[in-house]
This record gives sequence, structure tokens and C-alpha cells, in this order.
Amino acid sequence: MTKRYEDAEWKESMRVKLDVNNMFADKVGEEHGYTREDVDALQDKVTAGHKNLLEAKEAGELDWMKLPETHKEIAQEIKEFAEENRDKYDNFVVLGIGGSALGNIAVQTALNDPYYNLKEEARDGCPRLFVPDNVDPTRLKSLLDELDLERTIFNVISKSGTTAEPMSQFLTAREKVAEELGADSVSDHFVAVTSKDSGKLIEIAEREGIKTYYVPDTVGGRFSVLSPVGLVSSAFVGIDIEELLAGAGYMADLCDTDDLWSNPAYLNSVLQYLADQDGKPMSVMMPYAHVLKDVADWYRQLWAESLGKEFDKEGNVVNVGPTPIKALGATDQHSQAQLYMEGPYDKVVIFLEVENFRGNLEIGTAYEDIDGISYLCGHSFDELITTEKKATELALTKNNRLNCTVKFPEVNAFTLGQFIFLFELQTAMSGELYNINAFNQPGVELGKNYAYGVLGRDGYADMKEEFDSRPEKDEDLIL
Ligand SMILES: O=P(O)(O)OC[C@H]1O[C@H](O)[C@H](O)[C@@H](O)[C@@H]1O
Repeated sequence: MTKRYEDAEWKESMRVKLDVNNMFADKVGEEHGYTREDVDALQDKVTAGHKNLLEAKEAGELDWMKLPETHKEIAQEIKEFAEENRDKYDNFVVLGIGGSALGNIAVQTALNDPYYNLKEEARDGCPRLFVPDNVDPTRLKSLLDELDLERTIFNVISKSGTTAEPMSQFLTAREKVAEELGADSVSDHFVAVTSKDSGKLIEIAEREGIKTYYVPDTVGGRFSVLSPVGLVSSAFVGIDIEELLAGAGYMADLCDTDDLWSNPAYLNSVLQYLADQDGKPMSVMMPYAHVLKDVADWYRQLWAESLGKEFDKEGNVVNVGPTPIKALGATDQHSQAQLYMEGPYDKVVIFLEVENFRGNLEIGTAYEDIDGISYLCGHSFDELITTEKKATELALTKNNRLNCTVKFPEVNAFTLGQFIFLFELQTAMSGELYNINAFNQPGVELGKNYAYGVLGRDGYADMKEEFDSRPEKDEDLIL
């Protein structure tokens, strides 16, 4: 059977597009906007960065770039596994954090019914999805108390196989399953996703006989949503993961050029970089579609961990990195817009706009005689939210505030796949422009190591010592 994403015309009609008009001086004024010459001036850097990325890709150092190709077959296998096993479970629980949870949440909320867990019809035989993500005891206990373990499968995801949060969640879920259903049942209630060669999760999965999928070594957590990290849970909840990969592959092809005027990932990278260099380090992603709210959360990790760095590639201290911020239209018009309109000129707003919403709704009709209310009648909610987006866009532009828009013809697996790849590639190019390593996160280690020391992990005694001898807090400063 041919798939819709094999049809060239359909694909073109579903192309996600970037509109950067309002980043330019003719739209937002000379003081804050850029000229085409400003952008051209970075072409050489982009060309060099493109070459670096391609070389690293060829050398197997950036396997996330290859996922749309390398994971076609794996996706098919995962899909079959999900289809064969799905009806054994009412609940699918992801045990992961950071890159091992944010993408799973984003894909689910973007593509499935907003009240999926509550609506049997929307689930169409698929299990409910829970991603507790955090280790807050109140939240986790409440979830575990709710689940019928007999009808639950836990997907423990940790690329490193050592992260405290998913591993502690796993230990607890495993203990409960073993106690309630018997130790022999563990392999029926868990599926693991981890790296083949590192950490302890692989050892545990092998010991327990847990079905395991692998994250390629050079696919970092925040770049892993298109690997089994994101694909397994998505397949279980009925998402077309092959279409998701096809969308990513389509964007990869569109971005297969170093000419920054034809490559949306590189053009946006350059413009965001110019803005940051220019005293606008706040990067606000503002979807005008509630279903894309968690996509903005996924973007926060991608942008923050990739670009917030102390050292450049030569080891010089640079302390760079824009600050990604998540906002939501129209909700945050009533919360953040005042600041974006009149506060410091330190932000770029990246709007996400949707042309066709899944399911639309007419605004109710009544009170035709009451001014100030009756204008709403006869319109629909997609008109309302999109008009509000366009109105906010114009208002910001008039106030000389930099903004751009990523347009989704509709939100589906194909367009979401495109979006994911677009921003991953944009991030990688930004790493080149800042001349930093966008693929590590050394800064998160120190806090983790103190926690390991305090919790008594072998090899971290010195961290405990350092923690215990931390400076006393002044009592008078605690009030
Ligand atoms: O998948 P894991 O290895 O458990 O990692 C989960 C998360 O943990 C970390 O602290 C990293 O900063 C993140 O980049 C990563 O996504």
C-alpha cells in the first residue's frame, strides 16, 4: 500500500516553512533588524560549519543525522512489536528524564487526542500513556497506586543506563511488579531502551530477559526522539512512526545545502545567532496551538544543553548560550505579552503557527445585540487563535521586536518529523557558529556528582566530603 508521504504532491503540501520576514530591518526597523548583507556576512562560517557537520556525520559522530534512514527498518520492527503486544496492556509508562522523556511527551501531545488517556475511542485499542518524568514522590506514588500492574508495561529509557531518576523509578516499579505478579513476570512488564555498550541498564535488561532497543552511541539524549527512545512509546500509542521518520528525512533533504538562503535550519541559526550577539539572548518559542506546547519544552532542552557552554572548541572560556523560553499562545498573551512588547529588547519570538487544525469548532451564537461580544459570533476557534497570532505578530513587529514564524500546514507525524529535524540541524549549525561542542553537557555533572556522593554511590566519597564541608548559610539571610 502506498503511503501518503510517498506522494510528492502531498509532501510539498505538507512542507513546514520558516518565515523570517520580521527579523529584517525593513520590517522591524534598522536599530534591531538585520539586512541581507548581515546574513551574507556569515555565509563563509556556515559553509565551514556545514562541512564540519558532514564530515562528522560521515565519521559516525553524529548518527542522529542519519536516523531517518538508518531507523526505517527498526521503526518497522518496533511497530510490529507494538501491534503484537499492545492489547496486553492498558497502561504504557515511560520511565525516563530529559532527552529520554521530553520527546516522548512532545510527540504524544502533538499527535494524539488532547484527552487521549480519558477517551477510549481516541485510544482505539492502544494503552494510556504516562510519563512521570520527575522523581517527585507525590506524583510518582499517585501514579503507581493507580495502575493495574497486570495491565501495565513500563518502558525504562536511559541512554547512559545510570541516570538516578529513571533508575530509581525502575527499581520501584520492578519491585512492585515482582511483589504483586512474581519475579518471573518482570520481562513481560518492561521494555528497555539504552546504549548497547554503556551503563548498567543493559546488564539488568539482559539479566531479566527484558526486550531491549538500542540508542546509537552518537545520538545524544536531546537528539534521540527519532531513535527507539521516542519511537517505542509512540508506536504503542498508535502514532505512525514511519511517517514521523519520513518527515524528518524530507526536511533533511530540504536542508541538504550550505546555501543559507535555501536552508531554513541554517538561516534561522544565523538569525538567532545575530540576535544573541546583538544583546537578544532570550529565545522564546511560542506555539499558537496548544498541542505544540510540549514541543516547545523539547526545544528548551535541545537549545539550552547544546548551546550553553563554558569553553569553545579551542578550550577558551567563552560562557555562551541563548536562553530558550517556552510560551503559549493565546494563553501567554494574557501573561507574558506585556513584557515581550515593552520590556527590554532582549528577545526573539519564534512563533509556531498551524494552518489547519485537527477538529475545528464554531464559536457559539447569542447576544447579537450586545456590542463587544457579538463580533465573536460567526467565527470559529481556528480563526480566533490564528487571528490572535497574526495580531500579536504585527504588534511585536510594530514595536520593533524581532520575531519569526514556523508554519505547519497541519500537525501530523510528517510535519512534526520535519520540525524535529529542522531544529536539531539548526542547533547543530548554531554550535558551529558559536564554535562550541553542541553535543556534550559537562555542566550538568557537578550537581549529579554531589547527589551521588550524598546518596552513597561508590567512588563519590570525595564529593560527599565536599558537600558536607559546604559553607554554612547565614541564618539571618533565611527569613
Ligand atoms: O538517557 P539518560 O542517559 O538517562 O539521560 C537523561 C538526561 O540526563 C542528563 O542529565 C542529561 O543532561 C540529558 O542530556 C539527558 O537527556
